[in-house]
Amino acid sequence: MLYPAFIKLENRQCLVVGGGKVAARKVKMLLMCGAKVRVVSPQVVEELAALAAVGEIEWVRRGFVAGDTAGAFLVVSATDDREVNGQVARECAAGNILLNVVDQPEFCSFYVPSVIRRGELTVAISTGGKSPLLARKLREKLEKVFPPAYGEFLEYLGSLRREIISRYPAAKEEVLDKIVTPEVFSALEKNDVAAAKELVKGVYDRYRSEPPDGAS
Ligand SMILES: C[C@@]1(CC(=O)O)c2cc3[nH]c(cc4nc(cc5[nH]c(cc(n2)[C@H]1CCC(=O)O)[C@@](C)(CC(=O)O)[C@@H]5CCC(=O)O)C(CC(=O)O)=C4CCC(=O)O)c(CCC(=O)O)c3CC(=O)O
Ligand SMILES: NC(=O)C1=CN([C@@H]2O[C@H](COP(=O)(O)OP(=O)(O)OC[C@H]3O[C@@H](n4cnc5c(N)ncnc54)[C@H](O)[C@@H]3O)[C@@H](O)[C@H]2O)C=CC1
Repeated sequence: MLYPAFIKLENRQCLVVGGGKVAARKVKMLLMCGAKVRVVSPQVVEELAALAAVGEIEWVRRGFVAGDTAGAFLVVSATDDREVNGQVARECAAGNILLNVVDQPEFCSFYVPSVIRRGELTVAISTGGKSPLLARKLREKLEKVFPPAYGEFLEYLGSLRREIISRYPAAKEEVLDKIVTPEVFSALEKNDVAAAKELVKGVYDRYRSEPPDGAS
């Protein structure tokens, strides 16, 4: 069974071997996460060339050579060459470096999931490599269940949570449990962030005006 984890890549050195369309997809996700990206590939697609031209990524314009994984926290091998993938895999295994090989799951120490982002809310789907297409189709379905309103709502709930924890340390779980009601979810599903916040505020205001004994 795969261990699900959300990895912090801010300012971490990441290496992508290969520069085709699959490499480009992985590079964009790494950049979104704040990673420093180096691409080693004799050729790259237009999108990656443009990112290299403006200094968003470093492009080393040649094939992979021994030692290229040195200093990398995480590596993606996205070439169409099994020899190269094997060489990258051996280096990463020896150096304990996290590795994703896009067409050889047996070499991967992690898989990239299909992802929905709504601000800090992340919904990630994996099929354990059985069907990436099913992962994508499920994402497309779930995008309707999680409209953009979730991003702003989560910001609001996050700051309210900090307030509740400091004001009602003895009853924080009880209060937190009460404030997200089924009506809040209905409002969010209609992408109505104002209504969702109003509902939460209403429940919290009622609690503040009549806290049960021993709540604070
Ligand atoms: C193991 C894994 C390794 C990894 O890449 O991490 C892997 C492996 C392989 N993918 C293949 C094919 C396709 N992959 C996609 C799409 C995605 N693939 C992604 C992840 C993963 N793909 C990991 C497992 C994830 C899991 O656990 O489910 C997603 C979720 C994330 C991302 O890549 O960013 C992204 C969807 C993003 C989105 O839109 O939400 C599509 C559809 C499309 O392109 O739209 C197809 C064609 C249809 C099909 O084959 O199903 C092939 C055969 C290659 C060939 O035969 O040529 C292999 C190799 C093999 O299976 O042996
Ligand atoms: N995991 C996934 O989500 C998916 C994986 N795939 C698989 O991913 C692989 C890559 O797909 P594409 O990007 O479409 O292929 P592509 O052929 O467009 O790209 C391959 C890249 O590897 C580079 N390359 C070749 N030899 C190299 C070397 N020695 N060192 C460094 N770079 C080298 C090439 O210059 C090229 O940029 C394919 O094998 C494909 O079957 C395909 C679809 C989805």
